[in-house]
Amino acid sequence: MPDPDNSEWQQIEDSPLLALHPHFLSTDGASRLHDALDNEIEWESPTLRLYGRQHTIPRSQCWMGDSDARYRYSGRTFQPRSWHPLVERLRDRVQRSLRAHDLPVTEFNSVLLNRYASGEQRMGWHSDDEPELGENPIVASVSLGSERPLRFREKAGAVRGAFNVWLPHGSLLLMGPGAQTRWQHALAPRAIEGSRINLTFRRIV
Ligand SMILES: O=C(O)CCC(=O)C(=O)O
Ligand SMILES: [Fe+2]
Repeated sequence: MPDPDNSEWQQIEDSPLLALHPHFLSTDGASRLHDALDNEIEWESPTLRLYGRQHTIPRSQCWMGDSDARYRYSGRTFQPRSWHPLVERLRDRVQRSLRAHDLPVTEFNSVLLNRYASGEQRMGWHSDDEPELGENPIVASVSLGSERPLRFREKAGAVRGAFNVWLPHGSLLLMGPGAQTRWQHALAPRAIEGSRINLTFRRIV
């Protein structure tokens, strides 16, 4: 069997870099990880303040990482939960793959896990550009479960129209330095069945 991580990196945009490894994890490995995280993570749907109003987020999430990697998000501070061993192993594997393929990489000290129970659950337009992430953050995103598109749009100047990046079960998407400055991204609701878990590895500086 060839190693499923034997390249297959695809460049979606070159500057700033967006790159996708559609089969970063084997189908079976991704399914096992999805089910383990589904059961073992303490998923929460916190209430966030958005434009002055309180909303329960339309998904559930868990913030995880090193104990000093605190994170402010929509007016709330999140203390990370300690690393789940499978998530820590996944982080190491993500870093190894990026390094092995000479892609932008950092020591990820935290991860935001999001769980979308069905196609109705979603995440609105945003960039991962909180001050805690420093300038030009590198974000690496693993997707498990139902394949859904992440939509990108220009923040300024609309050089090109919005575009979708479909994120298959077991894929790894790299948003390289500068990607958060140029684009916003969103996970729109879609008539797609089944749950999806996404992990975005980040470095809090
Ligand atoms: O679920 C996704 O693929 C997107 C998650 C995301 O954008 C984030 O966690 O910041
Ligand atoms: Fe994001």
